[in-house]
Amino acid sequence: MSTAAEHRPAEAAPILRVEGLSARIAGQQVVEDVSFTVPATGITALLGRNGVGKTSTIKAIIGLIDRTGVVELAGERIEKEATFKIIQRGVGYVPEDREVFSGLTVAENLRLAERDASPRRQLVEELFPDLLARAGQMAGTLSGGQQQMVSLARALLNTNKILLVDEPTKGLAPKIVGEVADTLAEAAKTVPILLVEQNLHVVRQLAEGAVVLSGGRVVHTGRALDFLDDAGLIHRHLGVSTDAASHGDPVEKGAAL
Ligand SMILES: Nc1ncnc2c1ncn2[C@@H]1O[C@H](COP(=O)(O)OP(=O)(O)OP(=O)(O)O)[C@@H](O)[C@H]1O
Repeated sequence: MSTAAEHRPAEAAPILRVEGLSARIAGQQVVEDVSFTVPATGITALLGRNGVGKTSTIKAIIGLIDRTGVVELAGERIEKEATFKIIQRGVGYVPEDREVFSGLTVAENLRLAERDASPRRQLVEELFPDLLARAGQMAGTLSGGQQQMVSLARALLNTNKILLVDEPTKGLAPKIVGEVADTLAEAAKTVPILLVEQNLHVVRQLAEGAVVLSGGRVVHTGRALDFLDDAGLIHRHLGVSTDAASHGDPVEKGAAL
């Protein structure tokens, strides 16, 4: 008789597996024995208060900071590889603070990001009609939300196995936060996403799974909604009240570890 495991669909295998990941910056342990998996579909949120190591975890995954531990992409070990090779394997990275080339036009920013022989220009044009209209505008003169769209579009031009997206709604007006969230929801239909996000309303809208960090360590993993609906967990790990969480207020800034 066959087992349930044999009947598990192929997509049940995680696209990313991190095991015992540790990293230090300037002598400080910023990521400590972190283990989690990211499913091959949908959005998984990486949560935690300010300074708990979310960005460092993402940077450690792609080798931007020295680390120890196992990183597996689609079942293959990648932790010994250089960052550019990890990116070439299909890890798209959308860094915090957008990092567009401000002295280049929108079109030039996008062209520079094209890695594949057949970049997915049509998808990007469908998802970002506003960018098409602004193709000749200097990226440095775009609003924060528009720059975020450029940053997301650059990652989506290539066929990736996973996107690592760091705080895409940070500093944006509420209406623009909604637009970025809607775009992420569309993007997630084409690629799984590990999303660092402080706005719990956005997490509630988008994320299926949640990995919660505190002090560089994983303190909770599970379904995002289960976490968001648990007042005790929210208070303990994010330092906000359930009221604030259910109304989508961002995680309290500057909260102590
Ligand atoms: N270049 C650096 N030099 C020294 N310390 C750093 C550096 N980068 C990060 N750190 C420290 O590492 C710890 C984790 O930072 P990290 O940016 O990963 O946290 P985070 O959870 O992403 O925070 P935030 O939500 O505020 O972006 C913090 O204590 C931070 O001060």
